[in-house]
Amino acid sequence: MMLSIPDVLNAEQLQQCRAALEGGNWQDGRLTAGHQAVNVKANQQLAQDDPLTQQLGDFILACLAQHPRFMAAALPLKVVPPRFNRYTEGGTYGDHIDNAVFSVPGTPHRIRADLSATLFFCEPDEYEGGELVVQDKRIKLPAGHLILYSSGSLHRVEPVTRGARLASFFWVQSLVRQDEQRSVLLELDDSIQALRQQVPDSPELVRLTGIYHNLLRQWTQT
Ligand SMILES: O=C(O)CCC(=O)C(=O)O
Ligand SMILES: [Fe+2]
Repeated sequence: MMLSIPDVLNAEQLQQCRAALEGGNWQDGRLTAGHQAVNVKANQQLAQDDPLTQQLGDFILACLAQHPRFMAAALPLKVVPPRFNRYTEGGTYGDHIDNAVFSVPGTPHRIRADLSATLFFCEPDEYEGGELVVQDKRIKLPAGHLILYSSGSLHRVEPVTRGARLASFFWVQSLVRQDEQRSVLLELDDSIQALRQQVPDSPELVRLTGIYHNLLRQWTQT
């Protein structure tokens, strides 16, 4: 699954997040890299226990919970508290596959990464390079947009050779672990929503919506 989710943040929300992030206490991203990633990671991040990480992370989670397209596509069960990174002056993150399981600091909770997400804070023309390359697809979205992709995918961030790329990144444990099943549910949901516009009184809508929920019931893992 790879999906672009537009307008997670509006212009005013973006402006507020960016202003806060620009004054952030940026640290070497290698501090949180594992044995493998430490060799390919050259970016900056906010510490996970930085109050700004927690404040902006909570804000982003609240925006996501209000976003019907994100909810329909990701079917989130748990979301790792969002983190923040910055790439400047050749900053990059070479090919890697994300960890399978993340601990939530200060809690006993562990979250399986089914989906990886990057929320872009900068417009594409504000920086050179910095594309997220996921299995040969090159992704550089407008500010406020989010890319959602399977956590099992090999990916990298190309070097940023001009300007700065600010982003939030996080992982989702989905109610539906299998990508193919989640994709079927999203297609069915899209089709039901379209029918609801065209024939709002059709009794078939009741049946199709029931089928959606019955498939979700079969495929949900909690
Ligand atoms: O900056 C990004 O878009 C992705 C970062 C990433 O791949 C990671 O932190 O694992
Ligand atoms: Fe990654």
